[in-house]
Amino acid sequence: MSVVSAEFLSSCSLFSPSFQKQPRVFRRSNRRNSPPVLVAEMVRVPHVLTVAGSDSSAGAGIQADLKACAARGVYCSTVITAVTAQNTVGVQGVHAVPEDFVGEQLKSVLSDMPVDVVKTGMLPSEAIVQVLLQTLDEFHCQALVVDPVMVSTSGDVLAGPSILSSFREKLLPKADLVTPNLKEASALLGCPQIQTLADMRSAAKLIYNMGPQHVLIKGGDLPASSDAVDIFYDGETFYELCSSRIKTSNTHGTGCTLASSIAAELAKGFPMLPAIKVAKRYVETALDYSKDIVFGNGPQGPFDHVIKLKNNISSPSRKLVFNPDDLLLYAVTDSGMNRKWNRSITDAVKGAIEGGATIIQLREKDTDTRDFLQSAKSCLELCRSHGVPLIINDRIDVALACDADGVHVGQSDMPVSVVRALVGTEKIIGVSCKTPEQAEKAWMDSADYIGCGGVYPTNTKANNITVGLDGLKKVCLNSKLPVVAIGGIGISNAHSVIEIGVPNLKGVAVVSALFDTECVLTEARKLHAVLSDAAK
Ligand SMILES: Cc1ncc(COP(=O)(O)OP(=O)(O)O)c(N)n1
Ligand SMILES: Cc1ncsc1CCOP(=O)(O)O
Ligand SMILES: [Mg+2]
Repeated sequence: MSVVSAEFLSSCSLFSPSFQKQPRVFRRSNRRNSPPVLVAEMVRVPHVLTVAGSDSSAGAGIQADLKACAARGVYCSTVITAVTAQNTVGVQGVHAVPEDFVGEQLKSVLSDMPVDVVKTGMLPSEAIVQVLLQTLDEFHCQALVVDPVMVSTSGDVLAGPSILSSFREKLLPKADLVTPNLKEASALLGCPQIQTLADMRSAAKLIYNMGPQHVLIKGGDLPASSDAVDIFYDGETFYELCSSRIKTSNTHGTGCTLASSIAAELAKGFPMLPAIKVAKRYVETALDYSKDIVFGNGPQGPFDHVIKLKNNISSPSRKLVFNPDDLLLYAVTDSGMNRKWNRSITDAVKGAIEGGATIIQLREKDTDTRDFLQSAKSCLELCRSHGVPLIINDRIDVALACDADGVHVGQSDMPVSVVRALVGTEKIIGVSCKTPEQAEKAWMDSADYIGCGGVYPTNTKANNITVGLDGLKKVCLNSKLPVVAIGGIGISNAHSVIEIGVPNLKGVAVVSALFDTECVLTEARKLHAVLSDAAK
């Protein structure tokens, strides 16, 4: 008997109008048979349950489904139907999970967690299909995506012909979508090879007649075609979904990934055709990003579902952990000053680094975005070669695009918690604070350092209220984060700033003292000497 309340199950409705758009209040009980109790206001996240085989090389199967759902922002639970030993060369072994234990996994998940969409992959035996069908009857899922996995990309058989009749007669009639490739469509239909778009249309119609609500025939293997064309059929209309063919052999797991990405979009509440279109675009983007990645010795490698693997190759010299001592001489650029002294941003940064700047911030308030990005990339190269972190002021987009080390935001810029969600855990986030309350919030929001000022009056930032040395000291004493002082600081007063003698005041940030001068390198060198002396 189901241990889930009807009320709980009805809250899983994929097509409910309020689905997933807002936090919901829902009821649940930890105890069997006890009445549901109101626990708290909680955010329901979309949830796909994948019922598939494990791929030890992690390019396909359960592992691909998990990565795809994570990349698409959807929770994914897993019921493992088989464990395979495979790599980029082929499938070396298959160990089917006993059907009773597949049933146990299904019940564990479905009796406890609200599942929006069930997606199936490798179903290695008729008995496992049978258990799945029984469970689906019992738990009434809202949408079922069937990827009729039969043969791996390497040509190895993952589910024999014995399951074909269960697929045709029992599973497909329950499916909202079935996603065969050309070989799988032929196998389902027991017909010869599908070779043309016209064949694909006929196949889609015949498979539709087996009972699924929608059919997507994937034409990736269609011979003599420069584009990849899939045929989608909803019982009324055929849609040709075209995209340019990506020249890559890293296609292992494409089918699993597409099916689980479609399931993910359905779980978010999108209708079928938009879900397929956005999932296809995601897969194409991931394939294109991964086309030159090398994994394994076999003919078909995996691809990068998270579209991130190469970031770490391009910047091996990046420091992983922020070092507060880097705040000692914090050089902040200014486009107006560079124009005045007729120097490029890169030349300005070069002078600052060679003079001893320990961290650089690009604060380009009136530079075109494209030029800013270009300069940021060349400054990053320079900074990396000297082991100096590069921070981008205000522009999270530019920081992400050039893979800078961090960003600096003020109280009226993007909130730190949002910045953290966008830039991830490794980037440095600095935030401007004038008060202990702001400093406390910066800490709570997971910033890495505080810029406190203006300490002294300055012409560089208009209408900026000064906090003085007292305000600076107050912020430092009430901050768990390291602090850098900013505003009107130069060679004449840097010593007095550091001398306030608070351990978490780590340095000074300067604009005009370095960049509104004839020789940036000379000024940086002098300031560095003063700071090193004061820090002793
Ligand atoms: C190190 C450092 N501290 C403070 C600031 C000022 O940032 P913000 O308050 O956002 O003002 P703008 O610089 O954006 O005008 C900073 N940039 N760097
Ligand atoms: C960006 C900023 N934030 C507070 S004061 C300031 C300007 C600092 O410039 P300068 O070092 O020329 O006084
Ligand atoms: Mg700002």
